[in-house]
Amino acid sequence: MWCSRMALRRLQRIAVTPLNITGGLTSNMQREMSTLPRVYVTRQIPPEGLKILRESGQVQFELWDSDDPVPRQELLQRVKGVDGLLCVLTEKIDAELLDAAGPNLKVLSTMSVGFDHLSLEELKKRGIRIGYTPEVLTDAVAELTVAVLLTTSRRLIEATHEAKTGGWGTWRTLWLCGYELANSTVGILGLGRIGVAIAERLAPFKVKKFIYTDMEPRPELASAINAEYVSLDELAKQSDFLAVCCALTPETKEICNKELFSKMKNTSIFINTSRGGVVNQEDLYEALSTGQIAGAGLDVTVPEPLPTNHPLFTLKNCVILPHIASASYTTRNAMSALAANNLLRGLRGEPMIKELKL
Ligand SMILES: O=CC(=O)O
Repeated sequence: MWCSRMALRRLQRIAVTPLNITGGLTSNMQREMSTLPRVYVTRQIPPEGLKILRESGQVQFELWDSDDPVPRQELLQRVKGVDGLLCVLTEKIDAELLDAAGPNLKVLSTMSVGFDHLSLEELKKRGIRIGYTPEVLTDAVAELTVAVLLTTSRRLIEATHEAKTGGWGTWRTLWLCGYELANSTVGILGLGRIGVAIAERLAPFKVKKFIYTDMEPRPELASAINAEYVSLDELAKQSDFLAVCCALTPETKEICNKELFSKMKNTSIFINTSRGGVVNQEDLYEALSTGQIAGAGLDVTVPEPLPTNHPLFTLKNCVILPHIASASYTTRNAMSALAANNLLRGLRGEPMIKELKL
């Protein structure tokens, strides 16, 4: 092989720029590069994943070298003729984008466990394989869910605000009281790996009972946490803490609405670390502002970012985080590595490590 592996790596490094600079290459080097599958990476992903792509010697990739999303028009241009695409959850992968990419595109790898940004129907129609990143983020998401649950139920944001701004007059008997996990019933809407991991972390807080609902009972997962299958109605009625862990699909869109909130206890805490679209936010605002439920902790909203003048931000009993559930260095690097490996395997025509089967 005329072009050594080292030279190829040098070329791949050079290609890593939104400007796609390839100056200084001999024509032979350029020819060698041009036989490799072309990949577009829509964001500056954590270093592990980039290292895997660079060192593979198997792809020529171009990167949107920024921490902010690539503008849509730029993306539509850049994907033209690519064989593979590595994206994050802010990119809408729909018919328009797939048409712009054209028929070479055979592999899509998303650095996310969620896939509501992908038009599965369009991908299936075109025979494009999909990689995603479940499991590697389970621990981080479960930890954050416990953190936001306790922050909301024990009113930590309100408390630090009072302490800092002079509201801390004296010790008072019922001031800033919240709700405790001991002896409580915790409900999980959508029991998967993340729901189980949350329950495992909450059990040592002396939770009395775990209940869950899903499309159907999931006895293998439920037995690990001794959780009882109930209807959505019962979940709403019995839960002292209700954690939403389901994927956003047409079936779960706005499943948390007026009807659900109206069945919840006025001492209940609602937690969502899945997708904002599973909640009707107007109904949630109503439930929180009228005292129908005690509090809500949200890591996800519609839209993201939620405008700073959104009514939910005016409520003391609503804790809102900017979609950070998987945001630990370890997890984001693991997601990036898995996304890169899924992509490379897909391009080689091998089974991906985590492939979404359509
Ligand atoms: O929300 C995060 C993800 O889908 O990975």
